[in-house]
Amino acid sequence: MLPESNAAPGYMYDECKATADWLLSQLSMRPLVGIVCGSGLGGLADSLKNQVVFKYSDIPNFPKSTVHGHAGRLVFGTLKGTSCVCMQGRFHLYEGYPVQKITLPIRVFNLMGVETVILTNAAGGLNQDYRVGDVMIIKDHINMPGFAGINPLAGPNEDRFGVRFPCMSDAYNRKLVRLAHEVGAELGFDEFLREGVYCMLGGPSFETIAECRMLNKLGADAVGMSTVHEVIVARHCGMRVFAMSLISNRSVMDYESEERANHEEVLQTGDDRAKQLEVFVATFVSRLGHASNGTH
Ligand SMILES: O=P(O)(O)O[C@@H]1C[C@H](O)[C@@H](CO)O1
Ligand code: HPA
Repeated sequence: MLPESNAAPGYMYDECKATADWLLSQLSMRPLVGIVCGSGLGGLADSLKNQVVFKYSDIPNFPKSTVHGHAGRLVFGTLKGTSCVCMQGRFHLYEGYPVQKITLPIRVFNLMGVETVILTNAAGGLNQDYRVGDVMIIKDHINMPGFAGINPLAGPNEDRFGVRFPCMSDAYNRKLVRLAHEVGAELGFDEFLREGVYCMLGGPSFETIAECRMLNKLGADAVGMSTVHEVIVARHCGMRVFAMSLISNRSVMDYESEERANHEEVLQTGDDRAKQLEVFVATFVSRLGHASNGTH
């Protein structure tokens, strides 16, 4: 165990517990499902019923959202009778927060009783068969910052959350991947539903053409700037994970191309698919089969 002074802010158990207790003291429910909304996908949170809403700026220890398209609100409520908490906006490495701080909400989810985490993001499509507006169920990831030692679990291990060396070969729950395909087929979403590998980079600059070509050769189907650290922390503390990427733009792979990645297109694609994603997530959540409904 390293000295306590090596612990990164936003990382330790007591700080996460204080935040979870503060939230629970103001709620008459405990969430079973935690949802993280990606860029342009915050509308998912608006579909929750019986909402109780907290601004991130009012929550002890919470970082502040700084990115357009990330509202910065924690929304509690129910989706088809299942109690949920929804992050309407997430935190990214490029905002300047330590990697431990951007994942603090995931540990707070765990301490509030969340069992299943659903993560969404907007991503560039590296796979040349993908089209803008496709939704990629994430089956695996490449943690590019992790290759340089940027991992939310670096530092002293907090045994009350999980083990020092957590396995990641089962990071994305395979039963939930199958459930997502079933739900997608029932809703008639097959046409735009894909399954693939998400690669996370630090951002905020979008990728060069050479980087996109390399990532695609390495086996990545989509590239983005989030999600992976949240998944690692969620799996460390034993929550099951489902994640999906909205392909908001095609990664530029060709020097002749006039296409340019930009955040406005990312947000617009989110708007265009918003309603279908809301229906998808609500139906998916209703089929998760939690033992209780989270009321206490
Ligand atoms: O939070 P996500 O991963 O959805 O946000 C993506 C990555 C960047 O933050 C931004 C680029 O447009 O969208
Ligand atoms: N690259 C990285 N992150 C992204 C992209 C992209 O093309 N689109 C949305 N988020």
